Amino acid sequence: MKLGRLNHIGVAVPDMQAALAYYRDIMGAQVITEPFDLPEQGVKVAFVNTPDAHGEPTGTQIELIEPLGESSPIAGFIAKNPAGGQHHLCYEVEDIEAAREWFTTQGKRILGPTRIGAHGTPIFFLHPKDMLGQLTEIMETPRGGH
Ligand SMILES: CC[C@H](C(=O)O)C(=O)SCCNC(=O)CCNC(=O)[C@H](O)C(C)(C)COP(=O)(O)OP(=O)(O)OC[C@H]1O[C@@H](n2cnc3c(N)ncnc32)[C@H](O)[C@@H]1OP(=O)(O)O
Ligand SMILES: [Co+2]
Repeated sequence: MKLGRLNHIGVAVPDMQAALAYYRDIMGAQVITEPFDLPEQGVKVAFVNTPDAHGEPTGTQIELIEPLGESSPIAGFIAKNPAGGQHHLCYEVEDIEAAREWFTTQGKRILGPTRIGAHGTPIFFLHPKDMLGQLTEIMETPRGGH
């Protein structure tokens, strides 16, 4: 399997607007994608980006996720961590099916089916207990950039 770049760090938040204000006003990050709902994934999502020394956007993306709906997969996380917190890491791969095959042969538990993620490409998740305690998302690299 050919591992690509770290695409984003997922941060679970109880209040999306307060989190955007924090990243924009306290941290000087740029909101590159305003909040949008992913009902099929049970989350509201927004992306912020940390600029380089010249103020230009870099590829370092933070994905803010807020629970959406009663059955959100992050409702339990927020219940345990009411202030929110670092939730997952997302790595890019060239071929999502080859990656699924690889992790399966390595005995890593895959959480649910491959589905379309926030970047519009196929993703799947690996159980944190099999991944050094980190919930890990694998996403296929968007064609033509990130
Ligand atoms: C897809 C759109 C977007 C994108 O980038 O494209 C996203 O990334 S959306 C992200 C939200 N979606 C998901 O996270 C889907 C995958 N997640 C799951 O299936 C669940 O969250 C799961 C199974 C990882 C945890 O579910 P839940 O919290 O309900 O179960 P438990 O409380 O029983 O947890 C089991 C065990 O794992 C520990 N845990 C839970 N969440 C995390 C985490 N984020 N990082 C590390 N560890 C985690 C939890 O503490 C339990 O450990 P234990 O020692 O047994 O207490
Ligand atoms: Co993600």
